[in-house]
Amino acid sequence: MPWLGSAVMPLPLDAPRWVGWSDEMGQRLGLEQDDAALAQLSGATASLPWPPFAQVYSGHQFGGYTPRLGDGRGVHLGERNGLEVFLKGSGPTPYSRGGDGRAVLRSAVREFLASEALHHLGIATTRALAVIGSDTPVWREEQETGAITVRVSESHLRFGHFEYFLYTRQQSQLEALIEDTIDHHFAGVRSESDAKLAWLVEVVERTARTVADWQAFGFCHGVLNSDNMSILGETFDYGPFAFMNRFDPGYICNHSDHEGRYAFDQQAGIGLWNLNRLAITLTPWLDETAIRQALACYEPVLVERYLARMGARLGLPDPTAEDLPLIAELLNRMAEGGLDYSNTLREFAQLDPTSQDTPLHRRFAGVAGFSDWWQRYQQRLGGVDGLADWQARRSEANPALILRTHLAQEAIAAAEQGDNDPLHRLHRALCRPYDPEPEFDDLRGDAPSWSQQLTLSCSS
Ligand SMILES: Nc1ncnc2c1ncn2[C@@H]1O[C@H](COP(=O)(O)OP(=O)(O)OP(=O)(O)O)[C@@H](O)[C@H]1O
Ligand SMILES: [Mg+2]
Repeated sequence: MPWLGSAVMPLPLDAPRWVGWSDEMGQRLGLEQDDAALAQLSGATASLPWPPFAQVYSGHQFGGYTPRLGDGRGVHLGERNGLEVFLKGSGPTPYSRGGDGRAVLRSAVREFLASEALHHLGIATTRALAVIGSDTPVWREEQETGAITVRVSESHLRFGHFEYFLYTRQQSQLEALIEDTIDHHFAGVRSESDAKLAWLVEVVERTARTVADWQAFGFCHGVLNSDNMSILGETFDYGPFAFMNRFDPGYICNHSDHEGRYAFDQQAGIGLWNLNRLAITLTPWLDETAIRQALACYEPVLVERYLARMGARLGLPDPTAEDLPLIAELLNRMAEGGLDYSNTLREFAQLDPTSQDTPLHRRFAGVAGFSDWWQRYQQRLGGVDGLADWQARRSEANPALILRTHLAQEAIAAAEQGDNDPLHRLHRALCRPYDPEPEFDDLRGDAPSWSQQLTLSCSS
């Protein structure tokens, strides 16, 4: 929908070069990792098959409304094979608000790796085709180099796009945007008696499922402003995100989030808060009862999805809400013992639930209350038929590898020195997160103590 914004040409990067590339996305887009694509995606050539444009949107940032945001450091290159291609970090646009329009290599690599990591874990996310590095100097806390993440999604529409048209009182444009969104991305709701209501319900449900997945995998987004909420329910905008190491429910990954608004245990509530912001944009067409009814779908869908994920991780057959206290109690014990979230759950892939002495017991050694929990867990399971099968299913539900902050950081440090091999290797490993291939064993340990000093902020 180019009418949402303005035509903008990417500003060329100095000495652009490939840093990362996804073969899968290349194939889906019908693009080769060659010089022609590099020139087109880095702004080096103006002869693009797609006219580039930046879109306007607004949004609620940290609870307050910002009336005019927009693609301040990126442009859309239109659609290929049903997918939108977006250059993040391609220079200033009319929405840059004094910013330089750039992204640094560090943040471009993090977005690339995270999109791949979440996708291969089975979490809805925007995808990434490539990272392009350069010699262009970019100032953040210190001098870094500019880079572009080539982001790909069926749609880059955010809740903030809809908010923009509501609050600028452009109701006919807002309706056109909603109808267009339904036609292009939610065709299944078109036949419903009230398509707008059915659409809202669908967005509510998709968002609930994605947020539930974040909670189940220990993923903290960090900047859940409504302009970073995808209308497709995809994880969108990788800034100061982090996968948790030690389980800490109140974990805040964004160093600039002083109030903890986007702390790990706030994400479920914030998802609904953002959906309220979206739902308000439908008030010209839907009454309060209908809106409440749509928003009421959020919690049951989120709980159902979370139970499905955690049930699979722990091996609970047919999990119901009655299992939530059992799951919560395990998490409490984990927090108490300062245990690594992912690696502790990965123990279930080798667990013998009939034993009283397992690697899980050794992890929880000295943590009060674990034996009681184990007893309750064993009672709940009531035995296992076919241990090897049971373990294989746990192995498919508990990743052997997640994108820990320090792993990304090590790959970034090498890429900053011109060595992209660690990044390519990490990328390959993240594409098979459930496979315990020995080749990648060095990437699997709990986080080293030095990684606790790594801080993440919006400076990207
Ligand atoms: N370096 C920059 N130059 C210009 N605008 C910027 C810059 N960094 C962020 N912005 C703008 O500030 C707003 C909020 O930034 P935020 O970090 O949420 O988004 P982003 O990471 O730039 O992009 P996206 O949401 O597309 O992933 C956006 O409108 C964004 O375009
Ligand atoms: Mg953003």
